Amino acid sequence: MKPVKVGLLGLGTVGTGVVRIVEGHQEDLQSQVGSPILISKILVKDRAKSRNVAVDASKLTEDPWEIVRDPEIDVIVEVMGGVAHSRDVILEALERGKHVVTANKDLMAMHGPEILAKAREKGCDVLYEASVAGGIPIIRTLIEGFSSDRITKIMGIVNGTTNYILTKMSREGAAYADVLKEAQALGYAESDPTSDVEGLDAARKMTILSTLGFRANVALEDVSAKGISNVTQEDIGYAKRLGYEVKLLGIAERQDDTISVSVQPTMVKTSHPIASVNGVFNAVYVHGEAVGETMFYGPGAGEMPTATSVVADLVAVVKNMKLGVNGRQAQLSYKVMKLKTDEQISSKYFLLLHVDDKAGVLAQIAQVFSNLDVSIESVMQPSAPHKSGAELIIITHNASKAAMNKVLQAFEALPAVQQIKSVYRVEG
Ligand SMILES: NC(=O)C1=CN([C@@H]2O[C@H](COP(=O)(O)OP(=O)(O)OC[C@H]3O[C@@H](n4cnc5c(N)ncnc54)[C@H](OP(=O)(O)O)[C@@H]3O)[C@@H](O)[C@H]2O)C=CC1
Ligand SMILES: N[C@@H](CC=O)C(=O)O
Ligand code: NA
Repeated sequence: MKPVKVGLLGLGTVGTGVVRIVEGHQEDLQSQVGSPILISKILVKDRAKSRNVAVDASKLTEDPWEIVRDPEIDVIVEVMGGVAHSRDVILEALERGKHVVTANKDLMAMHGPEILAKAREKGCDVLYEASVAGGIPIIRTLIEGFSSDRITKIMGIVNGTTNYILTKMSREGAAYADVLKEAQALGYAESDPTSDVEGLDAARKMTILSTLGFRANVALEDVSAKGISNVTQEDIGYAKRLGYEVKLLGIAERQDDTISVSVQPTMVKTSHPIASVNGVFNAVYVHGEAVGETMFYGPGAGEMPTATSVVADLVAVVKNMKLGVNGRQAQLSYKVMKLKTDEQISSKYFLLLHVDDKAGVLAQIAQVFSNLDVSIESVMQPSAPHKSGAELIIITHNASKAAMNKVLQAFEALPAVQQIKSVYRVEG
């Protein structure tokens, strides 16, 4: 039986897992696709580097074009990362009729439409299950499982590194910088972990999920992103006292033909299932008009979980090759949806304020909320006041983002408010 030949671009965390699964599960894979799957060439930056998996050194190359232009290679698996270079390589591979599997969310969030259009033109598959929530088959689920429904909300913990950090900060009181180093050593973080901790990686994933879930043209620029670098132990402590967990949440909402997509540290009620997603685990909560509430859970990063999705995509490509139906999976048309204005985006908020500890301050603060028509759900003044005044924790009822911004502006100008320490969106 003629083997299906694969060119693997990258032999780092994910690439190593791909080699292990393709070799270790070869018999199972063959029984599904009817022929051997052979990784015939592997692209690396540095051939001399020692590897975590045994590979035949003659397969290694530092020249991507040697792989992409090899007529024997049927499928390219891109797990090297980066955007401009990967885009060029993938477009050339598609031009030459090769199918593509990629784990690259940066690329798919920024150039997905261009790459998928080229794939359609050439009758090729481009599958990217590993790009969002590493080991969870969420892309398939959105495309196929919910094709019959109209999704109104997608809420996700879609970055393993930050969930790992927040979990360790919350459970062990660990220091942010130390846990980040651990996440890097475990292979969870991006090569530049700024994209993890500043919410950009999650924003890219939410671009992909909301595009597929809402069947809409969502651009990365449409997604507002705030990361976890300002989350403090104090915030996490207060969240726990009030029955919340701090999570980096991607939230995409749709009403008719308007949408909003954002990523921000959020206080999630402990009774919500997503609040108990810890460590490197990810979860994607999906609400559909017909189905109601659903949630998908699993490891979000790391060698073997991510490689599981990559190789499952590879199997899907090879099955399509056998059936002669490659290039048929792509969505035919996307709706143009408007972004919600700040007046249309609504949620509850948590505020931690440092204020003067004297008579009448609470009344002034309440007056600001009242003037801007934001209703308060609860107020707490923790028993241990800070040195130069009092701490005040306020949780609002649902309020528009626009009204909340005005409240914050009013507090900036109010002498009795010494500092707005923290502001969080509240869910659940
Ligand atoms: N790690 C994870 O948990 C997840 C990662 N991803 C995505 O998968 C991709 C790979 O991630 P990961 O495996 O962690 O990354 P690594 O940094 O561990 O590995 C990257 C690999 O690609 C090679 N490489 C990178 N750039 C080039 C280049 N310009 N030319 C030739 N070879 C190159 C490197 O070569 P060398 O080894 O010689 O340096 C290395 O083998 C990224 O897009 C990432 O976002 C997606 C989901 C989860
Ligand atoms: N750095 C990413 C890797 C998977 O996409 C994460 O931590 O989730
Ligand atoms: Na996935």
